[in-house]
Amino acid sequence: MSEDGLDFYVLTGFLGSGKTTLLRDFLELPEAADTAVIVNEAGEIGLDGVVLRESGGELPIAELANGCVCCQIGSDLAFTIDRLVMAPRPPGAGPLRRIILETSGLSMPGPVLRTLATLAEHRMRVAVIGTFDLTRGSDVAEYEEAVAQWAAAHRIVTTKADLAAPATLTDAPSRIADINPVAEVVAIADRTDAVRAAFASLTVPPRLDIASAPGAAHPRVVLCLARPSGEVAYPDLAAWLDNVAGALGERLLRIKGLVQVTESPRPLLIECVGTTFSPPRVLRIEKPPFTGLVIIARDAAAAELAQVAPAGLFKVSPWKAPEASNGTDRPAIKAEWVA
Ligand SMILES: Nc1nc2c(ncn2[C@@H]2O[C@H](COP(=O)(O)OP(=O)(O)OP(=O)(O)O)[C@@H](O)[C@H]2O)c(=O)[nH]1
Repeated sequence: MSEDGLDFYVLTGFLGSGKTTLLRDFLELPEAADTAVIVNEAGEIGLDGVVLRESGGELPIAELANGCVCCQIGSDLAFTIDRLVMAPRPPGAGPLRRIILETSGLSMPGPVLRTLATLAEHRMRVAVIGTFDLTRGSDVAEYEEAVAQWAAAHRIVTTKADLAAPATLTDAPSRIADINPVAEVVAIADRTDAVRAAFASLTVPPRLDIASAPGAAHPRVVLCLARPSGEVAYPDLAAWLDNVAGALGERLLRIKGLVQVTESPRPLLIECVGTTFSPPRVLRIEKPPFTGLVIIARDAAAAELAQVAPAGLFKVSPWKAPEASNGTDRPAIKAEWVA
């Protein structure tokens, strides 16, 4: 395993949105040499594994074919990851640097992330990469799975640019922001550049772009902004997040944001996908231009979140762009992880 730990990408996206093709194109690049792939197809015939073997050459490719990765095979996934990480590398090969799990088009990302959270010993940096099919756009938002996949994504990559009008690609970031304003968007016409950006290393400090106000989000998906009412002590923050997860349960799709707590001069990055929280991380920046949490949920309302205990810790309102944004020049918080 790499001294720096492994990047683990959960490649998600709706049925037929271009996941296998994106992965296949990546595996043909020289930088994919130190990659292992896990493919999951719910009740299918292992076709993706066959397609990827064509491109992946000697790369380790494991198939999880006995059910949907999100519902049935948590322990199989953990076992497969253990096996890939522990396997001796072929003579002359570098250390394993990344594992890509291609999930089935109907997988919900939350349970997968919960399984990954049990594998802390592998020191994996985990990110969800979602595909956004430009030929269908947000039309598939009527499917609960598609919305959950986009909401969970740390990075959303547009696909099928060659089949779509150029304006579709240009508009994609704002359409994606309607559903997930905290995801990094890869909307690049050049296919090779797009493929590289899709699987760019997770050691690069994450961008916390706060997109301009979304337009017509999916009617059942609510975006809220929780701003601290005053000073926030860490135990209160932890209790509040716990209670949000408890109150919303499966309706909670994503939380991402920065909170300044009294115990630290630097802000904490807070993130969850579904009700699975990543450990809060202290960032290097001291004065972030924006603090607050973006909450994406289904069938919920700001008023419901406003009642979460400790009451009054956050002011919760329907999402609108933070004051620092003028709509064209987005405030990019360049964050660096504290080791
Ligand atoms: N022209 C073009 N076709 C694409 C592109 N990406 C995917 N396709 C086609 O779209 C169809 C579905 O692509 P896949 O990559 O199999 O999609 P998927 O998300 O893996 O599909 P599932 O595994 O069924 O969920 C295939 O016929 C691909 O050839 C693209 O960038 N350009």
